[in-house]
Amino acid sequence: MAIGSQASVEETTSASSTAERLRITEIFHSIQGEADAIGWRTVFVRLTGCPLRCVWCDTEYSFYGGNWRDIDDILAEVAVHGAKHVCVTGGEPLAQKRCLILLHKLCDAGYEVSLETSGAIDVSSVDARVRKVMDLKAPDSGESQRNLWSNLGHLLPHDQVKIVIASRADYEWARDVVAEHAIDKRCMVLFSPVHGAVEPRALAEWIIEDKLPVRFQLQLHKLLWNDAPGH
Ligand SMILES: C[S@@+](CC[C@H](N)C(=O)[O-])C[C@H]1O[C@@H](n2cnc3c(N)ncnc32)[C@H](O)[C@@H]1O
Ligand SMILES: Nc1nc2[nH]cc(C(=O)O)c2c(=O)[nH]1
Ligand code: SF4
Ligand SMILES: [Mg+2]
Repeated sequence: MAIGSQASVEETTSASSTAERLRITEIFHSIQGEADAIGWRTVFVRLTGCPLRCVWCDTEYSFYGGNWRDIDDILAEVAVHGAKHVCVTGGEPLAQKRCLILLHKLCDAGYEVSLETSGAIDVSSVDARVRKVMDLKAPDSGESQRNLWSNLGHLLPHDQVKIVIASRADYEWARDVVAEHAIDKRCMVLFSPVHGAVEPRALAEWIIEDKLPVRFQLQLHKLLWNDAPGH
């Protein structure tokens, strides 16, 4: 840990062990708005920090700040809401190595656990019980060069690959990448429009026209709550 970083200040001033602590932006109870578990009442654990800067990111408030929390404390707060589903997201959750411990403990506690991850960080050590929802970043995100293609080899049938699409050019990139890597043979593939960028109906029609083996999704929480905090 770099001297003078926020983490090292926390670690030297805190009385408790840092071995099982994570920097957390928020924990909230909502309806899952994305991917295969869409619609389920879910507790979200949003980890602070991300090494990417997707131009359309809707969660820039999670890049900095947050609070250091013991993993057992996080589990206790999750339990209060009495939900079967837990979604670990961020920021980029896997940027904090101890996220792997949180995922493992959530699975041991019996939750249906999903992980939203950028696809830029190795997913090979994620607990196999976790449903990974892994992005491949399309060119208009500005972060396409960060895609870690070896991650495709670590996907399980219950995982999902998500491509967030901002333009027709992004769509064509996504269509070609799915075909080239036969991603739909590995797991479910989701195409999602960038909220406010590409017309959702246009994306839906392109998928129909090209007869793609992918699932269209809209961010349900944005339709329900228009991006309000805590949802
Ligand atoms: C905020 S990210 C956090 C997890 C991880 N960093 C990632 O990118 O997957 C959660 C999901 O929201 C998607 N997302 C972020 N901003 C979006 C936007 N403006 N429109 C549609 N999806 C968006 C991301 O692509 C990702 O699939
Ligand atoms: N309701 C709701 N569902 C979500 N699914 C993934 C989210 C995320 O930010 O990763 C998210 C979110 O922020 N809210
Ligand atoms: S990787 Fe995720 S959290 Fe990071 S900038 Fe991109 S969408 Fe936002
Ligand atoms: Mg979100």
